[in-house]
Amino acid sequence: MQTLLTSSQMQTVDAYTIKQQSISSVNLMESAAKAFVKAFKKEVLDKDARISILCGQGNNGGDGLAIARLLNKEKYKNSTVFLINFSAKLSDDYTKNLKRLSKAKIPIVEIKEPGEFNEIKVDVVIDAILGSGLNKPLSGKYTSLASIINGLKKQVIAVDVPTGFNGDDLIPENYNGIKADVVISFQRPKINFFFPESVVAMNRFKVVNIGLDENFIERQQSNWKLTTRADVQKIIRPRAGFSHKGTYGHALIVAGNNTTMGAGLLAASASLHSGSGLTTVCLPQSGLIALNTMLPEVMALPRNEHLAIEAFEKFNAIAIGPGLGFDEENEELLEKLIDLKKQFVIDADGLTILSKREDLLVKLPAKTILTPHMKEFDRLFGKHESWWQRVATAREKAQQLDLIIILKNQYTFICLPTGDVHINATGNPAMASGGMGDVLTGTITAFLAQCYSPADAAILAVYLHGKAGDDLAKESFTVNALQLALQIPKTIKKLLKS
Ligand SMILES: NC(=O)C1=CN([C@@H]2O[C@H](COP(=O)(O)OP(=O)(O)OC[C@H]3O[C@@H](n4cnc5c(N)ncnc54)[C@H](O)[C@@H]3O)[C@@H](O)[C@H]2O)[C@@H](O)CC1
Repeated sequence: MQTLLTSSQMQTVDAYTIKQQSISSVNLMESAAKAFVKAFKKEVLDKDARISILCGQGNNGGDGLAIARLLNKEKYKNSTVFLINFSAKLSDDYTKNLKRLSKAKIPIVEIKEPGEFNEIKVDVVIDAILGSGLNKPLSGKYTSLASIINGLKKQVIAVDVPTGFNGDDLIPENYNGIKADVVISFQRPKINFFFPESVVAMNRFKVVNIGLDENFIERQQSNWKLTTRADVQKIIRPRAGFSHKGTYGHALIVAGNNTTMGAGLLAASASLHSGSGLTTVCLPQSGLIALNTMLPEVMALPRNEHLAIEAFEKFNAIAIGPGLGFDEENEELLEKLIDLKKQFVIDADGLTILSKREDLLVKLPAKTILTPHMKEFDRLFGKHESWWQRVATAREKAQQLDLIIILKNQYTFICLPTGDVHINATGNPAMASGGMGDVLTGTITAFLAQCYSPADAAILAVYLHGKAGDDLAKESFTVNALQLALQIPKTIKKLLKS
């Protein structure tokens, strides 16, 4: 896991690195500027581009000055530095870098009023005005300048964070800072980059390593974790010699209805392809032909009012919800299943039933996994005005009710009973189509059946689901749910090889 830190924690890491590695702060700034320039070269290929480097007077501005000098060395010949002198306070490393810059032949223009930037002819803006040192909302001249820059409609590349963007607190609806096309951030992404509201401040971000002390970062107290490829490689267990279908558990998917049978079939396909030794689907009689035709490996447990609860006892893990319907019969079934105290995944209509029956929420077995998207989550736990609030509630509920809540979005938040939030960054817009959630549910259930811990099953399945989509999207404009289920074993194989 990569531990994600707040801005003030990152300052502690900067200070620690400077002390422990006997590196001066100005040299750390140089290393940050070099890392930025390396990434910048991939963003701006045209060496003749007119580049305006806007530098504030703190260390973010200091980075900007060092970047200007290094870009000049890299033969970006049309750069101009704009000193945004709206305050009187200069950081030491800013002053040192201004001195170093004076030796390079780069035009330097002092801006005292935002309007002075109005007439500038520019192709690319580098935003190094304010970085992670932001300690209050933008106002006055900074807001006017941000609005002028946003109005230029040119490529904007921000250093570390866009000016005015708070990396670790609620992003206000009336955000008035700079909107960057890309943010090149140092060492770790800011926590807020993963929240949908960050779209007002950036289109995408890249993270570059600047040599901060990794061990020290990982020792910091933080509930925010980013799942990495290496984590997933550590979790996945290769198939063992002499193993057989009984080794890998028996998953049950309780899903599907006359008009939504596909949801059950997709979840079953995902369970099968994610490695459960046996998969059974509990679906209505009307789905049997489709199941037997499409998935001959999967068994059926026909669902009707005469089905005894004892029939569910032999399964290692049970998913309930995809395309199920939420009538009284299904409500009763969910209630009875909960009493079996199995390892559960509850999705889709299962979540809708829970939102009507709060009494069942508190009866869920420990570490039950819920997989809501935003609407399902708000139906369950009340309306939320922001994602920051929503994730806070998910954290609280996961701890209070001893649940694992997978809050699905472009970046999915996995909230554990420990209070930790694991953010997943795999996945892409080619996957935006129906049935994807059903596949995720099937994959989680397969890992539970294989006796992965519920937390590992959740982290692994969410990562693989997105990664399989990324693998497919390399060659396809859209990715559908069935393709995704079939891709999962290939993606696992690739991860185990590398
Ligand atoms: N050694 C370090 O600390 C390193 C810092 N780095 C850079 O330093 C940045 C942080 O630098 P600083 O801490 O100097 O802060 P900034 O350069 O982000 O901001 C400068 C000053 O602006 C003032 N300010 C805050 N909010 C304001 C507002 N709304 N309106 C007007 N003024 C405001 C604050 O007093 C702050 O100290 C990072 O984002 C990164 O770019 C990098 O060079 C890596 C190493």
